[in-house]
Amino acid sequence: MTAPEFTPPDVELEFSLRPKTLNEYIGQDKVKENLAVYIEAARRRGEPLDHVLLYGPPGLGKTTLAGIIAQEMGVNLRITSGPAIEKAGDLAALLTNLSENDVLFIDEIHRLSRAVEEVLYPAMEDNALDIVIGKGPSANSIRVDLPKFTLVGATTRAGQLTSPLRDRFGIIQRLELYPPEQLCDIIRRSSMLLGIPCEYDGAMELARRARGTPRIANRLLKRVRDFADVMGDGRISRQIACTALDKLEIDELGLDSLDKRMLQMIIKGYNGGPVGLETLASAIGEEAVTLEDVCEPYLMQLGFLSRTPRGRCATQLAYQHLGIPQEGSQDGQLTL
Ligand SMILES: Nc1ncnc2c1ncn2[C@@H]1O[C@H](COP(=O)(O)OP(=O)(O)OP(=O)(O)O)[C@@H](O)[C@H]1O
Ligand SMILES: [Mg+2]
Repeated sequence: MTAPEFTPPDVELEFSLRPKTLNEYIGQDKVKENLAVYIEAARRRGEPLDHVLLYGPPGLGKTTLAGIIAQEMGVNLRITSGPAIEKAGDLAALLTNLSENDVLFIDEIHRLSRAVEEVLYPAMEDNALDIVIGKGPSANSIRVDLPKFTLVGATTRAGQLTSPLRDRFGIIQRLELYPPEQLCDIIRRSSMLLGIPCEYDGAMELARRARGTPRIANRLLKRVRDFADVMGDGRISRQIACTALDKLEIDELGLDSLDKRMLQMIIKGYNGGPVGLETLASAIGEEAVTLEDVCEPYLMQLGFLSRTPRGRCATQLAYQHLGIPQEGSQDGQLTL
């Protein structure tokens, strides 16, 4: 992989907004409380933290938490990702270069190849690398000791992890979508760091439309700032937030045009479902993984979508929100 020649401003900004300590990290209280105990215990014993698996939808703070874990443990953080480790040797090189107690962060860990994954098993369990020399019946394997380390794995899809890999994580934590009050705190923190004047009502309006996701909240803040600068006096008030978000085609519940296309296709193209994910994805010209990772967690949380063994269905609430009358019902209301 070649290093990018410049860092796009949004990436730089995302980096600067990342909380660096558990105290700065807003929300996910259960995860934070548990991690604080595990980190404190490991520090007292002078041992590395047990391996940690973080899973949940994109943009909820997995990468951020990995950085915080390293920071709180007072060790180095090495960052890589499943698709970036092509060969078993690449991972072996990474592992042998770690210092004692370091954190190795593997993003998208469900995308590791089988061969690479097998190198991880003894590394996670026994801090060792098994190197095979030669081929066939005369092949020999020698064991090389590795420094003790903590593997932090992140994935949006824990279900795709093989069970031998999942079983080797001592700490497994799921990140949840954030309630609007916490997103509001995150937006207010970001606006302070960026020096954007932001009223409480303005922040709350953004928070309600950020689909439970800090990354989206921060992105909306930046876009709405543009509108506030050009159309107003630079302050983000509720009114400016509403105007800007309407122009961005983000509705009052945070649904964007892709969410709406997905629901409309289920309703109008497939009579409300059930329809298989792949069929649905090709009907609207999107990748199935995008629908599954990005749209579905939020639509399900809103109660707009249900997943059945036969496929996806739009719920009565979805019909109501889109203002589409439901067949077999009177004036759009389903008679129960
Ligand atoms: N709890 C939090 N408090 C404050 N800011 C947060 C929090 N969680 C995430 N963020 C912000 O959201 C942005 C996205 O977080 P992060 O990159 O850690 O998400 P992720 O779960 O790793 O996403 P992906 O699955 O796409 O890799 C960060 O820049 C950070 O500023
Ligand atoms: Mg990440």
